[in-house]
Amino acid sequence: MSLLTMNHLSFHYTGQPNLFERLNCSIQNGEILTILGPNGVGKSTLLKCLMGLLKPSAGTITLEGQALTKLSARQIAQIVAYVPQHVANPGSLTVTDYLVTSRTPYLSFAATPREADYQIVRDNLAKLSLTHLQDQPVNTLSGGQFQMVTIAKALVQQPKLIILDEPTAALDFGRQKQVIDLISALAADHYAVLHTTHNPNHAFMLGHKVGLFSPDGHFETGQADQLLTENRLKKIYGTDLKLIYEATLGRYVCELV
Ligand SMILES: Nc1ncnc2c1ncn2[C@@H]1O[C@H](COP(=O)(O)OP(=O)(O)OP(=O)(O)O)[C@@H](O)[C@H]1O
Repeated sequence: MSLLTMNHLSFHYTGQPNLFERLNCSIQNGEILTILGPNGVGKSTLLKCLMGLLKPSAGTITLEGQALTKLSARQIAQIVAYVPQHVANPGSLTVTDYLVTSRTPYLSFAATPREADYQIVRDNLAKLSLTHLQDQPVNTLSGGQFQMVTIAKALVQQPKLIILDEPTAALDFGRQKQVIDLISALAADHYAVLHTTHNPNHAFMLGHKVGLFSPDGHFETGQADQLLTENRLKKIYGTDLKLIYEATLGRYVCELV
């Protein structure tokens, strides 16, 4: 059974044409789904549908075989963690206090976090090399530091599926590599990871499944090496580019020309 299944999914904003139509896709434990497509095509909208934040105009979404609409927010939060593209900065909370709020789906009503919850926070800060920020107020972090902290917050939730909307958008080269490596490590650890990116190289680096939006909203899935051809990428992004096989890396590299 797939962890997450999208079946004939369509969506349009009120008074607007469909952004996507009859979209089918699934993701299993241990799998990475990289979603690529031009600006404004509907990637973030699809992710919001998967989180139950927007209601599809047609089709169904199932989580572990159960209709998303039948699950409570708490049940969904125990399976899926979502990091949106724009996360509201929570103000003067410390990084530790901000992260421990992700333990809420596991706490009974009005209970305070336990030592074990703080340990999960410390473990995940260490995993992302963020321990030095643990006592810093979140509203004093740089854009890139805050983006890393939002990813740590998703891990603290201990979900089975992590959905990340452009997780590398604000990150320097080194941190981008760290996040791509983290996504690989999470998949090796049997998490499912669904993420969006504007960099086709991320899909080649990860080497898993890709979901590709065309400018007209058409959605195709396939393995990175097979789906992401030079012609397809040129059409998707409306620009000239080259795919070069880099033997030392053992993968394709996409370069703008
Ligand atoms: N609340 C809304 N009401 C109406 N239209 C919206 C709303 N939110 C987004 N849109 C429109 O829906 C389309 C898809 O937006 P979405 O944010 O899903 O695109 P995206 O593929 O994630 O884009 P980007 O790569 O630029 O982040 C865009 O044309 C956007 O202007």
